[in-house]
This record gives sequence, C-alpha cells and structure tokens, in this order.
Amino acid sequence: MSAESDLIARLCCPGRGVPTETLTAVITLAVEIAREGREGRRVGTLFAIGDCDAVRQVSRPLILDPLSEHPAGLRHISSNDVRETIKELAQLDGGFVVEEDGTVCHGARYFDTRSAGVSLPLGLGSRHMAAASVTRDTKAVAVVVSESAVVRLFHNGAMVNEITPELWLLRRHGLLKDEVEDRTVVEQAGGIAVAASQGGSGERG
Ligand SMILES: Nc1ncnc2c1ncn2[C@@H]1O[C@H](COP(=O)(O)OP(=O)(O)OP(=O)(O)O)[C@@H](O)[C@H]1O
Repeated sequence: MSAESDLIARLCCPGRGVPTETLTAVITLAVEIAREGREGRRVGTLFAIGDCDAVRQVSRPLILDPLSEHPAGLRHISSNDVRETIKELAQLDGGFVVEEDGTVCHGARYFDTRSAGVSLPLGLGSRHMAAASVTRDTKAVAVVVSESAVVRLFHNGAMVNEITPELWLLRRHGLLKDEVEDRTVVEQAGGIAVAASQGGSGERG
C-alpha cells in the first residue's frame, strides 16, 4: 500500500464516515483543478467532506447557492457534468461541502474560522486556516487546492498531507518509482509530524 493510500485509508476510518472512494474522487478533482486552473489562471478552493449537518452549522453561503437546489442525483462527484461545474465554480470565493456518499451539496460557502487549537505550518493563508478550523469543529475531512498548485489534506484541525499533483497522477498510473522522494505528513498520537519519506514506504508515527 502506498503512503497516500495508507493515509486515505486512515482518514476514512469508520468513526469519521468518509468512504475511501469519496475522498479519492475529491482529491483527484482537486489535483485536476490545481493542474488545469481556469482560463489561464491558477485557481484555489476548499472541499469539506462529511459531517455535513455540522459543517453547515459552521459555514454560510456567500451567494445564492449554485448547487443546493438541483436534484441530489445530478450532483454526484463522479459525474463529468458535476466535475466541470465544480471547476467553473471553484473560481468563486469560498468552498464546497460534499456528503459522505459523494453528493456535492453546497458551493461558494464561507467557513467560520477560529485559529485556536489548530495546527498550521507558517506561510499558509486564510483558506488553509479555514480548512483546519472546520476539521477541528466537525468530523469533516478537508481538501484544499492552493493557488500555488499544491493540494493539502486536513483533519482534526491539522494538515496531514501535502500532495504534489504531478506525483499523485504518476502514482495513480503506476508510473512513480518507489525511490522518488515525496513529502508526507505522518499522523502521530495527539498530533502530526512532517517527514520527507520515500514514496510508497514512508515512516509511520
Ligand atoms: N473562511 C474561508 N472560507 C472559505 N473560503 C475562504 C475562507 N478564507 C479565505 N477563503 C478563500 O481563500 C481565498 C484565498 O485566501 P488566502 O490567499 O488568504 O488563502 P491561502 O490559504 O493563502 O490560499 P492560496 O494558497 O490558494 O493563496 C480567498 O479569496 C477566499 O476565496
């Protein structure tokens, strides 16, 4: 099992309720947004996945919601139409809320943010702080696309992985050799540690 699929499996533990397929689909979409941008510009956005009732309590719409009124059956993340719609909407301020089953329920959502009790590397801005905050206040897992074209995963109020889109795609297509170095964040009891690890065989806390 690779370092990333190992981490995804742990983030998708039964207590959290986010299935592996949903988290993998969101990360893959996030990687596409990071790589493609939109109309020649870099795009960043945020996905909060799971525990949607609690996430709604700590967030609010920034505009009339572009997604929520459509039938749930038309809003699944596996649909090409939905993925292209999300890529378009990702240009707006705010982020998306995704149900455990992969139904995208809200877009352009602002997440209430408090910095107390979150763990964030210096240099990251308010979008990442919002992701850390929503995962501290709920059981959601958050995926951030940075305008710097990096994808970061958060849970329990902390960043747990930093994904380089090209490495993710190479690994998914089986083209990444094990010795290629990757930057992996390793969960430890009560916190996290950042480690430079060998792809597919990272150290474990
Ligand atoms: N609390 C929030 N909830 C949802 N979206 C937010 C929130 N705070 C900021 N954002 C979004 O993040 C955008 C970028 O903000 P900022 O540059 O401070 O974040 P950042 O963490 O540095 O992200 P990036 O790496 O993409 O620049 C804002 O324009 C806004 O769309």
